[in-house]
Amino acid sequence: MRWAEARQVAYSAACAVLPSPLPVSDSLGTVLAKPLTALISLPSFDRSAMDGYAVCGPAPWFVRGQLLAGQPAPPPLESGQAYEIATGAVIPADTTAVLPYEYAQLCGRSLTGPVAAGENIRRAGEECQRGEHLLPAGTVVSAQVQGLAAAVGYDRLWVRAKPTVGVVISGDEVRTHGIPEDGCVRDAIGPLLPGFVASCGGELVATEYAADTEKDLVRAVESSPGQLLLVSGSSSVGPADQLRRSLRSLGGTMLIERVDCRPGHPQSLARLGDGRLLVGLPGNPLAAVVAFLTLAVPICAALRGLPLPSLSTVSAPGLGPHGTSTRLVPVVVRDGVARGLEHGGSAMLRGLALADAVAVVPPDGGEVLLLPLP
Ligand SMILES: Nc1nc2c(c(=O)[nH]1)N[C@H]1C(S)=C(S)[C@@H](COP(=O)(O)OP(=O)(O)OC[C@H]3O[C@@H](n4cnc5c(N)ncnc54)[C@H](O)[C@@H]3O)O[C@H]1N2
Ligand code: MOO
Repeated sequence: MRWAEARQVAYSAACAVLPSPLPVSDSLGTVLAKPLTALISLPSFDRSAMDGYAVCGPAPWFVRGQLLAGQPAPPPLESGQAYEIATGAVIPADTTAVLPYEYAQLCGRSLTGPVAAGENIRRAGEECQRGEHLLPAGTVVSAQVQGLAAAVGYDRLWVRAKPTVGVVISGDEVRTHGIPEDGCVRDAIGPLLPGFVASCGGELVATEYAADTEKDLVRAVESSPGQLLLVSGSSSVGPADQLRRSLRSLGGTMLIERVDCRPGHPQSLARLGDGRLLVGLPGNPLAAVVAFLTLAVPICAALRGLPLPSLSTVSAPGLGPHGTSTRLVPVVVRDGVARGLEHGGSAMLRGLALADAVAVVPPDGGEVLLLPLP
């Protein structure tokens, strides 16, 4: 399947996770399932913007008492009266302005100073009115959205939770610690996936290691708790490559057999008998990243109820087309020009580790796109 089509097919294969109510404090990275509507006006009462004196009418004023933030509304002021007032305290009715300490002259309880009507008063509803729509459904909940939601009165938000992702790393030769013995390799895919998954709004919930047997791969996949499964290695056609064989036992159907791109052509997408999607990541680490960017990123977007991420174009005069396949090349982008990096082979991460993005070069030339990296 052509690269651009594969991306679209992966996106269309996933349905958005159902909305649920989550505490505001747990909702970072989730997606609003309903518009964020203000439960209160902001501010919800007229309040002081400065520490100083709330005054009424022209100077001089007699200071009646003190108002602190958190206290209930005081009785109205009368002309010639003032309250000492803290920032954030309720402004008494009929206040002309707040005179900051810096401009106040106090002699006993008699106060004078320059004021202009309305100065240093934050009016109720200045930022938003109760019932006003502040953010549309589909907004990704950032830290600042969490703050705003709390400010307008929310304890919980109706959101689409982060899709959960389960990882299975296959390969008898794969080692998770230390210096690998002869013939073995250190797992480079398990350690990079949490960051990639987080960057597209997923939550990696389990990483399981599987031996190169059909039985063990099936066991690892079946026991993985993710809504989306990523299985590395075993994607090719060698004697130890069990993924395609295992699909039968898993009741799976292939949606994408392979993708016409270099590297990463053995990547695949299947739907398991239980309805979950499984992305087959080739064992070569750059090819695994390419497969993640091609198939898993669109799936995560769909699971979150977001549009397929649009990709920017870039000038890349040095990146020639492959001829028959889409090329994916780790690049640095300087002054709007993408330049390919050395060590961008499918088994390598050295180039990718220096890259700003992965460039997508169509088979026959044409516009080069950029896949962002975490
Ligand atoms: N006859 C063919 N052979 C191969 C083809 C092909 O089209 N016909 N495609 C090649 C390409 S391209 C790739 S990519 C690989 C994909 O192979 P698998 O997904 O089955 O992966 P493995 O064979 O298990 O491993 C490939 C390579 O990567 C190393 N590896 C595996 N897992 C990890 C890991 N977690 N961290 C680091 N390195 C890993 C593994 O040791 C191998 O060296 O197939 C080609 N063959
Ligand atoms: O997908 Mo393999 O991409 O070239 O090493």
